[in-house]
Parts: sequence; C-alpha cells; structure tokens
Amino acid sequence: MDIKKLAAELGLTCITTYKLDALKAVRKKNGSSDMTTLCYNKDNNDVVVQRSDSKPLGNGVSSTTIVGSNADTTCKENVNNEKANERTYASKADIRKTMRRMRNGPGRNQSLGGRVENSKGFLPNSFDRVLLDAPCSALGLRPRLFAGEETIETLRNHAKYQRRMFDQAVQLVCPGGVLVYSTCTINPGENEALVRYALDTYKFLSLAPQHPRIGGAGLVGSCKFPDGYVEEWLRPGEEELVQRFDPSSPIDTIGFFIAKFAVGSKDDI
Ligand SMILES: C[S@@+](CC[C@H](N)C(=O)[O-])C[C@H]1O[C@@H](n2cnc3c(N)ncnc32)[C@H](O)[C@@H]1O
Repeated sequence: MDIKKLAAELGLTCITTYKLDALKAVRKKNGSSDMTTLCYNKDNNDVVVQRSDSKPLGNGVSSTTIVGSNADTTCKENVNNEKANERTYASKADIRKTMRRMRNGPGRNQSLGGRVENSKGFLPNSFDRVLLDAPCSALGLRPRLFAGEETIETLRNHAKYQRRMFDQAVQLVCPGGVLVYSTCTINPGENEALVRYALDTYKFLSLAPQHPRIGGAGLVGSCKFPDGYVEEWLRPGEEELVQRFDPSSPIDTIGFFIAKFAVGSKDDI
C-alpha cells in the first residue's frame, strides 16, 4: 500500500493500515471490532484506514483514506481479552498464514513488516479525527484525459455514494472531534451540496475555519435542474468556511474542495 511505503520513507512507525469497505466502516456494537487493534496502538497516536482495491462507479477515481487518532482509552482490557482469545482460537488457516509470513518475510508492500489487515469496521466514536477523501467525478483533475464521460446521472450517483460514505464517517468521529471531507472535483453536487446535506442531517456538525486558507469561497445558493431536481448549496456565511480550488483561477492548482466539520455533542440530537 502506498501509504505504508510513504510512512516507511518518512521513518514514521505510528501508521497502521487496514483494508475496509468504507460503506461498512461502522461496526455494530455486539460484534468484535477493530477498536481493539486501535486501542492497542493508542500510544502510537495515529491510525490510517485505507482501501485501494475498489471502484464504486465506472467513472470514479478511487481510493478513500480515513485517517484518525483514537480517542478511546477504555478498551485496553478488551484488547487483552481479544488477544488472548485470538491465541486460544487460532484456526489452522491462521497458523498456515503465520507460517507463510514467517517464510516469505513481510511482503513487498509492507516495508515496515506485517501485511495490511482486513478490517471488519470500527465502533462509533472511535476516532477524534477522520479524513474522508472521497471517490468523486475528478472533474478538477488537469489535464482532463477522459473529458466528457460524466452525465448528470453519473454525477448524482457520485453524490449519493459520497453521502453514504459520509454517513459512516460521521459516526466514527467522537464528540469534540474533527471530520474533514475533500474531493478533487469542481462539481458543486459533490461539494457544497454534500456540505448542505451534512449540516442539515447532522445538527451536531458545524463548519470549522481552515488553516492555511489558500482556496476560494464555496458556492452559495442552489441549482434547479431541467428535471425539477433542486440541489441546495451553501447558505450565506458558510462560503468562507470551505475551500474551493478552481483550476481556472489565478492560483495554479487543480480543482478540489475541502470542508472541515467540528463534531459537537451527539447527545442533544
Ligand atoms: C480520492 S481517492 C483517495 C486518495 C487517497 N486519499 C490518496 O491520497 O491516495 C478515493 C478512494 O476511495 C476508494 N474507495 C471507493 N469506494 C470505496 C469503499 N466503499 N471503501 C473504501 N474505499 C473506497 C477508491 O478505491 C479510491 O482509492
């Protein structure tokens, strides 16, 4: 995984990676959870969840990363129990896998040792920081090698997919935490409209100022499509709290978008 290689190059040992379907990132409370592993790595501070092997939509650019640092300090005991159980109930397949690893070494993708684990998800409120760098229409990328492939329908599908991912990500951040949403598209339906959805759906979220601030303001208002569908964007006062990078602006960047949400108390909802 690229992120592991990068971490190794930077000499960072605090990165843990997992393969996970971001649409199933939240683990139900009664199941065993990767929280155990997260707690186990708490002293390391950071956790990275990444999967690079899925493509949601035919046209989408891929690779979601959820980055966070674990805020929960109460589950060390679970970790120990879980680890003990793992030792007791190691299956023949697990033993074979371990033997193979010992024979073959860490593997070429894992310069820090150990393969990337498949994750079954994390308990709600597991992280104090989450980055959802969502798969998107990539309309901000330059040069546009495959221009003209998106339709209104595919753009709306991207937006639907992003909302589903956001619904998961928001559950993973604990109160007092931060959730950052980013895309590399200039399509407001995947940017400002996602922010509108987020703020209207999750009243405990608020837009947080960003630093550094290099990009332009977000789009305020709404857009009515010929089929009658109305896409709501930002409301006055919200535009300066997001960053929209426009490839046609004097700043020499590709197009992308960043929104930073502060997560308030979830109890009042
Ligand atoms: C914009 S890219 C993220 C790029 C990444 N942050 C990086 O710097 O390399 C979006 C990624 O989401 C991944 N993705 C799409 N659907 C996913 C899902 N259901 N679960 C996990 N990852 C998914 C795609 O494979 C793609 O790699």
